[in-house]
Amino acid sequence: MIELTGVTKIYRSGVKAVDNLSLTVQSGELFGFIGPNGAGKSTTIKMMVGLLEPTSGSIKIDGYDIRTQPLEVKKSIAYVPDNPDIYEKLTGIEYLNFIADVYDVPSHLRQERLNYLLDAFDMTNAIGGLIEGYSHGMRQKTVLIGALLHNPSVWILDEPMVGLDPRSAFQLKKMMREHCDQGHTVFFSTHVLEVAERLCDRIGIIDRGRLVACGTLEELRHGQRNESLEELFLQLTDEETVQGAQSEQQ
Ligand SMILES: Nc1ncnc2c1ncn2[C@@H]1O[C@H](COP(=O)(O)OP(=O)(O)OP(=O)(O)O)[C@@H](O)[C@H]1O
Repeated sequence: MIELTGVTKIYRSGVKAVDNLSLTVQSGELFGFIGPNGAGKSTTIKMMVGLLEPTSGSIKIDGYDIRTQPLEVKKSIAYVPDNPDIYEKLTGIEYLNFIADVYDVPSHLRQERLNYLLDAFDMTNAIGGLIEGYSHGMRQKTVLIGALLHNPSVWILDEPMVGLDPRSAFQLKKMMREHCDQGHTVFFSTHVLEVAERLCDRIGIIDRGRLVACGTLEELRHGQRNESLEELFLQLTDEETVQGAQSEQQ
C-alpha cells in the first residue's frame, strides 16, 4: 500500500515540481501515473523511494514512513529509475550479485530468482557480458531484474517499458498484473496511454505538479461518454481548458 499525504516538492531553484499531492494506492492495485513532460512524475517517484526529500507532506509505503523508516521502506520496494545508468565496468551477473548482496538475498533463493528472471527477460546468454556492451533495452532489463531480485511487495517503476522489445514488455506487463493479483502493489509512470488504459486498475493524472484526476477509467470519464484515455488526458492537461475551468470556478 502506498499513501501520499499533502506532498509538495520545491527544488532549490524555486520550481514547485509537486504541489500538495495526496493519493492512496491499495494493496492489490495496479496504478498508472501519467502526465505531460515536466509534470512531476519522476519527482514524486523519487520522493516515494527516498531519493528526494519532500518539502512538506508525508509518504508511507506498506505502513512505513519514508522519512523515519527509510530502510524498512527500501526493503519493501522495487525501484526502477527512468534511466538505466548502471556500473558499466561490471558484467551483468556481477551487478546482479552485488544488488543481491546489498539486499541480503540468501544464495539458494538468489539462484532460483535469477534463473526465473533471466529466463523471463531473455537475458540468460547475455548476463556474463560487460554492461558497457549492453543495448539500452538490455540495461533496462538488468535494472528490472536487480529491482525484483529481493522479491519486494511494492513495485515503483518509472517508465519501465521504455526500450524493452515487445516480448519483454509483454512479460513485464504480465508480471505486474500477476503481482497485483497476488495482493501486492504496483505504481508505474508511463507516456504510453494505451498501456495505462488496458493494464491499470486506477490511473492518476498529474499536471504542473497537481493531481488533476485519479480513479478508474470509468470514474475519469465521469460515466458520461466512451472517451479514450488519450482524449481525457488531452482535455485534463490542456492549458486553455484548465484555465477556462479555473476562471469559471472563481
Ligand atoms: N533536480 C532538479 N532541480 C530543479 N528542477 C528540477 C529537477 N528535477 C526536475 N526538475 C523540474 O521539476 C519539474 C518536474 O520534473 P519531473 O522530472 O518530475 O517531471 P516528469 O513528469 O517526470 O517529466 P518527464 O515526463 O519529462 O520525465 C520540471 O519543471 C523539472 O524541470
